[in-house]
Amino acid sequence: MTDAAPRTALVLVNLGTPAAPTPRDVRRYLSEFLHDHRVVDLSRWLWCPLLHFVILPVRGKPVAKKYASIWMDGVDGGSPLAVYTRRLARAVQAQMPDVRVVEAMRYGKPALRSVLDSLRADGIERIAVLPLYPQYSTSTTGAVTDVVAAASPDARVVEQYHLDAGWVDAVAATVRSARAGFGGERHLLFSFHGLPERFIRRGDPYQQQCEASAAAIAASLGLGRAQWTIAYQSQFGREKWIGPSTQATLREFAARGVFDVDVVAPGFAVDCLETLEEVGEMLAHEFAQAGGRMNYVPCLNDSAEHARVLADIARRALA
Ligand SMILES: C=CC1=C(C)c2cc3[nH]c(cc4nc(cc5[nH]c(cc1n2)c(C)c5CCC(=O)O)C(CCC(=O)O)=C4C)c(C)c3C=C
Ligand SMILES: [Fe+2]
Ligand SMILES: [Fe+2]
Repeated sequence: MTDAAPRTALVLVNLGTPAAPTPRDVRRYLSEFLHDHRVVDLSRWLWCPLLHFVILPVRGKPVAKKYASIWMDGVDGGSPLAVYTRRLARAVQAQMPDVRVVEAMRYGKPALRSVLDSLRADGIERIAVLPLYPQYSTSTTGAVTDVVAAASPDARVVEQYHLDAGWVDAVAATVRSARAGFGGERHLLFSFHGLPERFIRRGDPYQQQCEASAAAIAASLGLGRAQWTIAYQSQFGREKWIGPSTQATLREFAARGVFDVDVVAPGFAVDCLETLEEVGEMLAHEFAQAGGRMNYVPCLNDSAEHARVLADIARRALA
C-alpha cells in the first residue's frame, strides 16, 4: 500500500436485496426494484396499481419466507447476495492495494448513488464501476449506467465480461472441482436468469451473451455439444420470457432418464435467492422427486480466483 490515500476507486455493483427477511423489508426492496423503468417499462397508470395493490401485498410474505430459508447467520451475516458481495469487495481490495475498492447496490443499501457521491467528496479522481453482471442487459447493467451517468459521468463502466478468458476458466474450474467426486456420465445445465422476450426483440444482447458464455465455458471443459444445455430461470409475471425454462428442462431430463445433472449459474456473480432457494432448494427437490440427482455448483462468490479475475478486468478498465 502506498502512503498516500488512493485517488482511484473501484465500485463493485450488485442488484440489491432486502435488509431483513421480513415481509416489510421484502416489499420495500421489491418496490424500489420494480419501480425502475429499466426493469418494468409498462405505463405507470397500468403498473402502479398492479404493483401496489397486487404484487407487493401478495409477494411480501411468501418471498420473505424464501429469504429466511437462505439467510446467513452471524455478526457478518445477512442476505447471501449482500454477504458475498461485501466479502468479494474485501477480496478484490486485497488484490488492488492502491485502489479503494467498495461495494454498492443498485436497489437498497449501500446505494450506488450515495457511494459515488461520497467517493467524489473524498477527493477520488478516477472511478471504475464494475456491475457484477457478466452478461449485459438493459434491465441490469443499463440500470447501473443510468445512475453512473447522473452521479459521476466520467466514471468508466465495465459493461460486460461474458467472454473474459480468466472468468471463463474460473467458472470452468468450479464445475471441474464440483464434478470431481462423481464418476460416470454427467450432464451440465447452464441456468441463467431469464428476461422477457420483448427485451431481446428490442436489441438486448443478453441472450446471445449467455449462449456465448456457456459455449466458452463448455469448450474450456472440453465438453461435446450433447453434454450441456442452456436454460433460463426466475420467470416473473405473465409475459413470455426467453426459454427454455430451467424447471421445464429438468422435468424433461427426468422424463428422458437424464438423472445425473450438474447445474451452474454463470449469470450470477454470487449466490443469492435465485440460485440457493430456487435452484438449490426448490428445483433440486423437484428433480429428486422425479428420480434425479442434481449437483448445484456454487457461484464464484468471494473466492480468491474470482477476486483475481475481477481485479484484472478492473485494472484494464482503469488503464
Ligand atoms: C420484470 C422483472 C425482472 C427482470 C426483467 C429481471 C431481470 C434480471 N434479474 C437478474 C438478477 C437477479 N434477480 C433477482 C431477484 C429478482 N428478480 C425479479 C424480477 C426481474 N428480474 C424479482 C421480482 C426478484 C426478487 C425475488 C422475487 O420476488 O422473486 C436476484 C436475487 C436478489 C436477491 O436478493 O438474492 C438477482 C441476482 C438478472 C441478471 C436479470 C436480467 C438479465
Ligand atoms: Fe408506484
Ligand atoms: Fe431478477
